[in-house]
Amino acid sequence: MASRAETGNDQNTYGLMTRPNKPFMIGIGGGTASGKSSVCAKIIDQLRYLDSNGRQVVIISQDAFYRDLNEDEKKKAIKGEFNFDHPDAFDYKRMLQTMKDLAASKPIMIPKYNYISCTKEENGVFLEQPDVIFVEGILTFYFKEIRDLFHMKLFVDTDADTRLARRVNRDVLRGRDLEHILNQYTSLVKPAFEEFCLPTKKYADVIIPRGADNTGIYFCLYSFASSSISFFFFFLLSLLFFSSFLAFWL
Ligand SMILES: [N-]=[N+]=N[C@@H]1[C@H](O)[C@@H](CO)O[C@H]1n1ccc(=O)[nH]c1=O
Repeated sequence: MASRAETGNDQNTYGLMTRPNKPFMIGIGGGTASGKSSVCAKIIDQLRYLDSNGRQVVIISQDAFYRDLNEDEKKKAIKGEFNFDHPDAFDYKRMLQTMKDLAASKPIMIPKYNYISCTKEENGVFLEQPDVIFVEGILTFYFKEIRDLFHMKLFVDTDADTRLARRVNRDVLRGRDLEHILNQYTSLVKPAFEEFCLPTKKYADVIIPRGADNTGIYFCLYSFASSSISFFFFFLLSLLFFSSFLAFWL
């Protein structure tokens, strides 16, 4: 794959193989435990295989931008009574500024969220000019100024019962008891999904039913790629041929 064109003029070549020295930003939305992280990982894994230039591809979780809680909110959070699925739970301004810095190829530190203590660790992940950035979260597309920064928006559309089953398994591993998990889901998570997350599906360029279990994801992206050429879709197009080639030979 050709490396980025270093052109003498102030315009980069916008063909398949080159693009401005700005990251390609992809938003992944969807309900809790819908498979957002798995879809990102699956695409990144394939991209890593295809990209001989070793471009840096990173995943950022919107959870890294949960705002700091006061003492009362922390007590509610420990009891499963704080609504982490409401837009107000996020530090919107910090997330927007971080996204703008990323879009401008500025090096930034992404905090790391601790689900046990419900706090952020500032010394998280340092990113320096990644080429492709996935941002995944339940409300990735809720805030317009953030939504407008994405070059591509995917929504992972997984059945609520499947998501609940996954979430129970995941939260038990985070040390929560079943009653806490189910009460929180029915009273906070499910209503917030229907009020704040599900309506953002209309902003998606590609809707992925069943998340990472959906092997046809590349076919959906292939049909989208045929209408808008960019180096990222070129990869997915190659991925489609590569996977069908494998399917033929295996
Ligand atoms: N509770 N709750 N729901 C949110 C949301 O559904 C999901 C977002 O990734 O993470 C969950 N979440 C967030 C912070 C936290 O400390 N614990 C937690 O379970």
